[in-house]
Amino acid sequence: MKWEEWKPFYERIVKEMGYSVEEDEKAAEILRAILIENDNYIIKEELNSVIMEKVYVFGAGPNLEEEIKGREFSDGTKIAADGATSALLKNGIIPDIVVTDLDGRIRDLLEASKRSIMVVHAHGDNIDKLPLVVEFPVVLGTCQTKPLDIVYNFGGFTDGDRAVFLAEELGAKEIFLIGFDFSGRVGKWSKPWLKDHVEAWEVKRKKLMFAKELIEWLAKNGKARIFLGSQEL
Ligand SMILES: Nc1ncnc2c1ncn2[C@@H]1O[C@H](COP(=O)(O)OP(=O)(O)OP(=O)(O)O)[C@@H](O)[C@H]1O
Ligand SMILES: Nc1nc2c(c(=O)[nH]1)N=C(CO)CN2
Ligand SMILES: [Mg+2]
Repeated sequence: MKWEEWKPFYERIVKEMGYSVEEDEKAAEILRAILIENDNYIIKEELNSVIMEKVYVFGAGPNLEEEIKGREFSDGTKIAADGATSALLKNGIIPDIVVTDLDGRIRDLLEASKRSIMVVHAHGDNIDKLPLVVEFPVVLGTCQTKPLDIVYNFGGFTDGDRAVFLAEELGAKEIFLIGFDFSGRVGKWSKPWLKDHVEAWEVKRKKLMFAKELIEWLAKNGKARIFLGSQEL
């Protein structure tokens, strides 16, 4: 997705969520500087070989564990959205790619990063966490403001829908959403401090509404076919 196409969505998100554009821009610059200094970044083209025609995107909904139990997903590329990484590792599934803004369980992100490509998102509220990327061997940087040379913006807001926009950008033909649930409950994998699935708190409810809207928009306007459970969106 081009920046001009993403900009109106971003402007609505900033207004609704009360984010600072300046802080989001500053975060992108800081991530860029860390990646260049540490030289552990990749460019978008290096991800092309990882994306198969079929892509599974794993979200941190309460249905995640049920939906992955006993399955391997070896016929497609596996992309974990942040907190979902923990459930995948626990069930012996290694994601090919992890999309994160670094607020999942850090120990699991570090464990995954030994074998997964880490797509790390910079925003105004995770600037203090960005130095962690030096611990990841292979990183693709993303932001939600105007993209920089090595810090990309493929569109999307939350880790889950950004993973779907990434798959679309890289040419996936079919994208299957696993552990996505827009009924208002948050899966326990979503945050390190959650012990069980819970009712979404106000900020999370708004984030999940944007995630749903953006995925539905992409299903209509993108090239890939997108499936939620047995339903094609
Ligand atoms: N019911 C759900 N509860 C939590 N996440 C869900 C749910 N359904 C889908 N998801 C997707 O799973 C992704 C991974 O969840 P996680 O909470 O770790 O990510 P996040 O986007 O970093 O959230 P936050 O911004 O609150 O930190 C979410 O970004 C969201 O797109
Ligand atoms: N400024 C800011 N931007 C974000 C945030 C956030 O908490 N603050 N959370 C996101 C993941 O859902 C994506 N973008
Ligand atoms: Mg996150």
